[in-house]
Amino acid sequence: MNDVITIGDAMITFDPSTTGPMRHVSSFTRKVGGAELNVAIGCARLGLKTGWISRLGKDEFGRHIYNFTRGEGIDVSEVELMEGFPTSLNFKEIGADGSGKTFYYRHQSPTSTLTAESLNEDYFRNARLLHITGVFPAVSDKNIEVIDAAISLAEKHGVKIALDPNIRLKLWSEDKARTTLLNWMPYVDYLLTGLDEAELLFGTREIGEITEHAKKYGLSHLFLKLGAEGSMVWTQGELIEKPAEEVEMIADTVGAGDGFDAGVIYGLLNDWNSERILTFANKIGSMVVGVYGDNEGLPYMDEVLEKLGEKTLIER
Ligand SMILES: O=C(O)C(=O)C[C@H](O)[C@H](O)COP(=O)(O)O
Repeated sequence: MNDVITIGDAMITFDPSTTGPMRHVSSFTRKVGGAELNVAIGCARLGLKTGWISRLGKDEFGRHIYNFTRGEGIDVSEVELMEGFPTSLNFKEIGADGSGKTFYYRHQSPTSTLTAESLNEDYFRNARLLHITGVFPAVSDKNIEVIDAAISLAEKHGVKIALDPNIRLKLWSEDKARTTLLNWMPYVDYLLTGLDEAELLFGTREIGEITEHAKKYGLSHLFLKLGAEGSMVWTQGELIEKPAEEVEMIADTVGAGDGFDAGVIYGLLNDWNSERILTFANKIGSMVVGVYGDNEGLPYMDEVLEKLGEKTLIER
């Protein structure tokens, strides 16, 4: 039984050795990234049983991601290495302020070999929550059918669905993103979105209007990620807001949203109240930005509790 399952395209992520335009960066560090996999890593480090459905290239990079993922304690029984499809790559540019740009090489993604028929129904029957994002369906048109099928299986087996729009306009158009994600919205229980993405989906940045859409689609919870402004949750007609947690240092902001998602998922699966979920998830986001790499900064439970002042760790 897994608490959380997710479906995604992972990449070897090359982190630059220096900040500034990538054209001037001459050395990179090989890391692992991918929106859905980052969330899976975050959930696993917090202690949730987590499974990842994917396809990787049958190549050295694919083997590295497979072993790395397994090393994080994530179930990889639904991951296969495919001959003839190179593992996806992502070169990152990091600004002096920690902001990130991505340069993807993922048009022949091994996940384009994942079919709706290959989804294992038992994997859904034995899960509590399915996490999906807008990245995987943007990588290949066929991946949209895979998510359609995953949503049907989740619905059939009473598995909650969390959606992070994670809209990557390098991978698909605004129209395609909007149509695809709104088609899934009636099945979504928890929407975890930034304000720009909410505007792209619902045509407004006005919180009151966004929550009207949440009501219309029957969402149980709408989480709004507001970066330095903190976050909000709308649930059962009530809007709760929490300021951002203090950030000790900003190294690399990429991955903070995924860290927030992992914190929210943990809280929801443990029936925490909204205030606690926001504080916890904000704290995780604030910790992720202090470390270079998309998922290196995702904390273990003890580390979050320590930063929240709820636990003392003996360091030496
Ligand atoms: O899979 C992709 O397309 C990526 O770009 C990988 C990134 O690590 C995450 O998507 C980070 O997303 P944020 O947490 O919103 O910064």
